[in-house]
Amino acid sequence: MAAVLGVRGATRHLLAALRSRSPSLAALSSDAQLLAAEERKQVILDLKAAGWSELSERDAIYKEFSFKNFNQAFGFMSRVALQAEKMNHHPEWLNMYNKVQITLTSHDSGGLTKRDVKLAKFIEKVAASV
Ligand SMILES: C[C@H](O)[C@H](O)[C@H]1CNC2=NC(N)=NC(=O)C2=N1
Repeated sequence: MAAVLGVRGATRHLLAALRSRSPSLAALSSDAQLLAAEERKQVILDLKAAGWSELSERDAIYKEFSFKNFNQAFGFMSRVALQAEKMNHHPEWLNMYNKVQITLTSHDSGGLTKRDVKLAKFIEKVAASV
């Protein structure tokens, strides 16, 4: 297995297996840890200032992006998709013509983590450059 996956792949596989048995092991990687109260307060303030909101029904953040047309929206999504794949951290999203609605949360950890914050910051950078 390790030979096929490589060391990182094997580690990820092992962590995923552990996590599925015990949610308390969900935070074995530091940026997969749920955000602690103080850090979270500041992060949420910054994200809200950038137009993100907290979902009431679960621990996730949400923002709708509007572009000039479908081409720009899809170009934006392509760039975000490549980064998401690199990070192995994927958005929940919906595209309608020139609009892209994005929800970020860390499914493995059951809530908001640094990974969501990193991806949100990247998304902001891309949106600003479209
Ligand atoms: C098995 C795979 O590595 C995991 O399911 C990854 C993939 N992408 C992910 N994306 C997000 N947003 N949260 C996750 O917990 C997550 N986990």
